[in-house]
Amino acid sequence: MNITLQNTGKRYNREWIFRKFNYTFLQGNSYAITGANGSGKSTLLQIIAGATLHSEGTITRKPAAAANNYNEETSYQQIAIVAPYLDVVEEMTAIEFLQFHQNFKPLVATISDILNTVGLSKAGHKEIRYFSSGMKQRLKLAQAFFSDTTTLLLDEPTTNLDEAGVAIYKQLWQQYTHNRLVVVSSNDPQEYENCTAVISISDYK
Ligand SMILES: Nc1ncnc2c1ncn2[C@@H]1O[C@H](COP(=O)(O)OP(=O)(O)OP(=O)(O)O)[C@@H](O)[C@H]1O
Repeated sequence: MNITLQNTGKRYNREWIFRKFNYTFLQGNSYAITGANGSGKSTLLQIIAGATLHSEGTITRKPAAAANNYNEETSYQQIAIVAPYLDVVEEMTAIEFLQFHQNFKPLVATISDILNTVGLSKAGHKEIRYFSSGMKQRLKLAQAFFSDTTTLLLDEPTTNLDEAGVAIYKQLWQQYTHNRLVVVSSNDPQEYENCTAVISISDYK
């Protein structure tokens, strides 16, 4: 999917978070959105995802290749997102959670392979409420990277990860970002070291 923002701005109450954001995000490329704490990176990512409404300007999402059955409503099925504010279902086990997720977005590997890849094979039958914060983050990454979507949005993707978790993140990036649109909101260079473009939100104030 290609996503274009034209003169897009976001205001909370009287405060403009950013304005006149003009950019086209193209499938097959990866982009980092950087900026100080509170500068609006997460807000911009949520607007790109369609989870938050913008206050001015436009945003359009179009398939990268001609698609017969495309419409704006189904475009959300083409977006997978990882973000600290998006919660997993605590009452489910990891396996149940991935099975549940699969009803909305197909996964590109078996659940057992997915859990194995992110180092959670022994925790498949454990309820997520008993997961550590790093285990939860690994599950969130798994759910997004393994979703069969054209678009992958990552907000602070290595939050709570240990060294091995960061290595898994980099491996997922190598294997599962090919020909997708990837947008990372981050202040940590190792989270976006492979991005083809770096956008500073402070340029749109
Ligand atoms: N729902 C909301 N209502 C009012 N203000 C909000 C809301 N969400 C975010 N903000 C404000 O918008 C600004 C940008 O927040 P945002 O979370 O997008 O920043 P960020 O760059 O992702 O920060 P960080 O690096 O700390 O994660 C902040 O000033 C924040 O207080």
